[in-house]
Amino acid sequence: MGAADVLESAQRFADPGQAADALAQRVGEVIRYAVRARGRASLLVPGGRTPVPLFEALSGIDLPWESVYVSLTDERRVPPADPASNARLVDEYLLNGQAADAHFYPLHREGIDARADEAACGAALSMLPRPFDAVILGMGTDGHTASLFPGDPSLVRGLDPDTEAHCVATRAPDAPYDRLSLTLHTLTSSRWIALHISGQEKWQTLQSGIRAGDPQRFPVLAVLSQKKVPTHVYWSA
Ligand SMILES: O=C1O[C@H](COP(=O)(O)O)[C@@H](O)[C@H](O)[C@H]1O
Repeated sequence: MGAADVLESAQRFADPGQAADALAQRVGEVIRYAVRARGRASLLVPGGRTPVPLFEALSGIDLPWESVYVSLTDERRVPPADPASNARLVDEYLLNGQAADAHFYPLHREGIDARADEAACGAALSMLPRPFDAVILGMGTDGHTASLFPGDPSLVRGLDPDTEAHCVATRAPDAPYDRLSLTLHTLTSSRWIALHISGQEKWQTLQSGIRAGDPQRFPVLAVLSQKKVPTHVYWSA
């Protein structure tokens, strides 16, 4: 399946609440299956604003959360209490209600340099069952996914299919914060991937990316066009 086919088979919803509910139900099924089959499940989630209704929906689903190991696709290198922290977002909106029993492994450690933080990020991920059972990615209107940004010199490392690195320290030319991102190789060391986006502008970004065919300009394309693991697009107006 090529990137255009992935887009063609996207699930499209009238509003963000519907997309979040449908995706939450599907992730619930994936988690239930993984726990039944292997005793534990791993879930990677994005940051930003799009996943808030998804986290709220997921946290209300009755799942064997005590067997679920959660981490992030990427993080801003800010203190955990900072409003920009993706770990804080997960803490506020996902690890509540039924989901309070999940095990959460933040990626970023304060007070260390970028290379040491890459290693800390890899160590956090090593606590999760692999391959990851469910990876949910977001996307920016510039075509970045996780924190793999166009125009960032570290994108080459992030997209290198043969890299041994789990995480890469990144810095977007036009976006705030030093960041950590899982590499493409690590994101796709998974059984199931969803791309969760909303708004016409992001839909157009996806179409432009597919037309351009260049993952260096539209890093999300690297996920959509890889053949290791199927990607499911959940979009809402
Ligand atoms: O900075 C980030 O941006 C993207 C997209 O965020 P959104 O607010 O437009 O939903 C997100 O997927 C990524 O995890 C985050 O760190």
